[in-house]
Amino acid sequence: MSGVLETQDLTIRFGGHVAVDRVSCAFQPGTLTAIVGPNGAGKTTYFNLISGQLKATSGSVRLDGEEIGHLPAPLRTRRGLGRAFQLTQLFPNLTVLENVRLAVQSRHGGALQLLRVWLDQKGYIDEAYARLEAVRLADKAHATASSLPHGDQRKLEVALMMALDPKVYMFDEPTAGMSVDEVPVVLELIRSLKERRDKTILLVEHKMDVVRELADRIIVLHNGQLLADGEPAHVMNLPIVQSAYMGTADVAEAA
Ligand SMILES: Nc1ncnc2c1ncn2[C@@H]1O[C@H](COP(=O)(O)OP(=O)(O)OP(=O)(O)O)[C@@H](O)[C@H]1O
Repeated sequence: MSGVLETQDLTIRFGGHVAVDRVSCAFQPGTLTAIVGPNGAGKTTYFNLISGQLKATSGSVRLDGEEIGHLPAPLRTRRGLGRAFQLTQLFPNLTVLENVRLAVQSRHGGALQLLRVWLDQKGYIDEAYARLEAVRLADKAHATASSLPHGDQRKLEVALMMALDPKVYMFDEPTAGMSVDEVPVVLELIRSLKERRDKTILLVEHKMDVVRELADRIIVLHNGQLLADGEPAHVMNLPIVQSAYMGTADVAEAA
């Protein structure tokens, strides 16, 4: 099945500090894996290594069996790795709708077939509106992207990723900075993605209630290393995880 993502002994050093330390893990389509761990554990760095924002010191990243660790981020995106873009990486001066329309268009390709692009415009715009409606942003379709408040910018990031419809969805604290009434909208979208059963979904998340609600599997990073991996109920009850989280005991002791 397409969308299998795998890291093998993935490692990055910053000077003497090993931020991600020989992490080997495979992620399957139809599964939402939450990546948790204390602050500074290496979660975002692990994401950056997978999506190509950072280059590993050693180890590999494979998608559908092919090595992609040497590719720059945009080429990994083209292979099917989707990471919520920060608006600074996009077109902050275009409208919300135009940003999503470009994402839809890029998924359909054919940017040089001008006649087709022109004929397809309405379809692209209709789909872009639908994507905005799904995150409840349609009423701001004509606002400049950079003018959105923070919570709406995060929703736009989710809409853009949905428009690109990658094989692998990577969410990094997708509800951070959102108001309480916005959070369920985004969680519902992630849940509906899960129900499609063909997407590989990775979620870095601090909020344990969100993790419990969405995750099929949890991996725990601690000091850059993979500390635990398994079903949520099992992983969260491991003494080693409790100690890493609660600081109730020395992690080495719990191991
Ligand atoms: N570009 C960098 N240069 C040097 N050190 C870095 C760099 N990026 C990350 N680090 C270090 O790597 C470690 C892991 O950081 P990372 O942001 O991945 O942790 P995290 O688990 O995502 O934390 P948080 O939950 O607080 O977001 C930290 O000690 C951090 O200071």
